[in-house]
Amino acid sequence: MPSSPAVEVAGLVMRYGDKVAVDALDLTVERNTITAVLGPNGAGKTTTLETCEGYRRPHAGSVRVLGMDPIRQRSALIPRIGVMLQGQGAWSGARALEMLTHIAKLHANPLDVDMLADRIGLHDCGRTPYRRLSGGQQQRLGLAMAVVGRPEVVFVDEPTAGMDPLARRSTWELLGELRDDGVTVVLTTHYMDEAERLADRIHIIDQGRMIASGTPLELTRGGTATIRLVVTKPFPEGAPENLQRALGDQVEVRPISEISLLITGPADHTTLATVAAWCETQGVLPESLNLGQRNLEDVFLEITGRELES
Ligand SMILES: Nc1ncnc2c1ncn2[C@@H]1O[C@H](COP(=O)(O)OP(=O)(O)OP(=O)(O)O)[C@@H](O)[C@H]1O
Repeated sequence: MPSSPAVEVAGLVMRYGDKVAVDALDLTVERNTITAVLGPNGAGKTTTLETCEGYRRPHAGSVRVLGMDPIRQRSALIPRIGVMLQGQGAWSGARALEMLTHIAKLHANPLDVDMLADRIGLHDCGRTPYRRLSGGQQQRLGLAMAVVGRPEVVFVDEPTAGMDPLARRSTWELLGELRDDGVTVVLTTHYMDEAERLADRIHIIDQGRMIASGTPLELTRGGTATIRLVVTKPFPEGAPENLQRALGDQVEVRPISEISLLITGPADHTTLATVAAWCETQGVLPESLNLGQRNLEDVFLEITGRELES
């Protein structure tokens, strides 16, 4: 069978009344990848995913999943995709493992339920009714239900929201194994570390628009160092401009808030000494001073002038 991309979104426009939630979005997901759609709250991630899943009809543009129209060819597509919705509901009295077993039986070639429950940390709550599961446990059950049928493409909306660090890591491992097994994973997240560590490709969206796409390395390349400075009280007026003058053109100083600055450029001894001396002259005390390579947060800040909150 000719291999169309797993997902092709072209010129997608979605509105809620007058509000444009998705604004001429283009997005291609190659098969056998983990693709993260990263963006702040309200960026249009869920709306885009729900359109791919066939829950919403595009107001303009087109969406194809495995080469098919998710609405017109729904019955052919449904057995081939898995979906984990945000805040997924379920029959509140059903026990976690009963539900997973039930879903598994609907599929021709399901994953082993015990293995999956173990992998995703559901065994300790397998007999617990859905309504009594914690948020993180409901999340894990939702993910297990989405993947148990061995879908070719799985859409997961905020897969690790509300999970503890251990469950998060094992979810990442599970998603990585699914990809290695030939599954295409499309996930939304507003956790940068999740996108950076897990995804083969990242699409950053903001206000319904695609603002950057690439592998984690492509997006963060150009690797100038950054210094994030947070001080204990607001800077005096004009202080960031003073620092910019003191540091010169090689370095860019960008105020982020009244107590924090991002300094981009060579983080050498001279820069650090200048920053320390400047803090003293401004009468502000550093609360934290972090040195690092450019990360996805910096990419977002550079393009939008705003921080990507998580
Ligand atoms: N049912 C709805 N009715 C009206 N506006 C909506 C509806 N659903 C979403 N919106 C608006 O559309 C925009 C995009 O929302 P969407 O849920 O797709 O974003 P998101 O990136 O998934 O955000 P989050 O990370 O908070 O889930 C937001 O401004 C949101 O307020």
